[in-house]
Amino acid sequence: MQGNVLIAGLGLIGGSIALAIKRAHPEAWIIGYDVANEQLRLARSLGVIDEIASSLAEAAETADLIVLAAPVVQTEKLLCELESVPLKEHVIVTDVGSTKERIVAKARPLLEKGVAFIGGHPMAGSHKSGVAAARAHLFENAFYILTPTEHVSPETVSSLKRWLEGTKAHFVTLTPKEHDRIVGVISHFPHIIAASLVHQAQQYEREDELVSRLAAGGFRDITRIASSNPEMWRDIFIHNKEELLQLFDRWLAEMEKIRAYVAAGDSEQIYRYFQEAKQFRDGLPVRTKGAIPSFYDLYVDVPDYPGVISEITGYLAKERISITNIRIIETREDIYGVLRLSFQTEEDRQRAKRCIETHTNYETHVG
Ligand SMILES: NC(=O)C1=CN([C@@H]2O[C@H](COP(=O)(O)OP(=O)(O)OC[C@H]3O[C@@H](n4cnc5c(N)ncnc54)[C@H](O)[C@@H]3O)[C@@H](O)[C@H]2O)C=CC1
Ligand SMILES: O=C(O)C(=O)Cc1ccc(O)cc1
Repeated sequence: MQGNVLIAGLGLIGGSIALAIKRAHPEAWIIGYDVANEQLRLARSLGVIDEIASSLAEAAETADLIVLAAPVVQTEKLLCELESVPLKEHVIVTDVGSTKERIVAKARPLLEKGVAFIGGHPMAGSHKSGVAAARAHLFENAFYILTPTEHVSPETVSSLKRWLEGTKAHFVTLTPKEHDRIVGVISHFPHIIAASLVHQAQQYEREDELVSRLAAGGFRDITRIASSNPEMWRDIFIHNKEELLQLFDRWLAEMEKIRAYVAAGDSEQIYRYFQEAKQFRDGLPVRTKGAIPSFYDLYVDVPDYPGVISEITGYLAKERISITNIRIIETREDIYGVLRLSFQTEEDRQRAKRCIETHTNYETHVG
């Protein structure tokens, strides 16, 4: 697609969206705006943007697509600023913020003026920030939530999806409220748990400095997201307050329940608690990442020891099952990794599944 794209907020997500748009639409002209000049200069020198905006208003006037990619409280301010800008008649405005209700509410004056605003949230990222960490493939195979209102036509939503097709994400439509409830559970609240575990370790560290030295393994993994950008997470907690307060209450009740089992030494209930959690966790779909398409992929939970790949490829070779790609895609816990094996046909995938299940006790999943 041709046209001017303005990205306001050129960090990890804004930069990755810019790269993904350029990948699918090399003829698009990408203009960057940010309050941080060094991010803009870096974005320009890395080729993430074609031009640095002299001001938000000036760049917005010429844009066919505007992507707001600042922390969510700043996104509200940007939406207010856009209200007084004479935008192009067919411009599409979207955002990438982790919350949706407050942002979509803030976009109402624009919507009522006939500007097509569509809330968006690519459900992938990392604990890193800044444009230097931006990647075109960041959102591949991830869900990309859109929260269009009744003001916006289905054709305009399709047009936004076409602009964003280089993300290779899967678009899902939700209401802003549904979005904030679900994302509160699976993304926002886990961040507070990770941060609270780190605070707890820090307090124990004051009593015994061995704590942080011994925290090097599993503790680092389960608290990785506590290294995320504090400004971004502060804003998310300001925005999604109501859902998060409910989650705090339910979490405290959950802790009381498991605490009581532990206090009573109730081994049956403690076992069941872990077993039910394992069952649900093991049944969660695995998300694939990276540039390789996910057709006929088989995922194998494998112990993390040298030689495990040759063990598996050996069994498959004996049965003459050809693999088109093999990759460790994720280290799940301390000792397990997920191996992704790609096949050319569904038949090969099913044969491989049976073969691995016959020769090993590793768990396999098809998606
Ligand atoms: N980091 C992640 O994994 C994900 C983040 N998000 C959302 O994406 C948005 C951006 O997050 P990141 O790219 O991770 O943050 P980041 O810190 O890498 O980049 C944010 C950029 O916005 C700029 N900025 C701040 N206020 C601004 C303003 N008023 N006008 C213009 N630019 C402004 C900052 O200078 C910075 O360059 C946030 O709303 C966040 O909730 C969504 C999905 C994943
Ligand atoms: O680093 C991680 O695993 C994340 O959780 C990334 C992330 C952060 C914020 C979002 O709204 C969506 C994804």
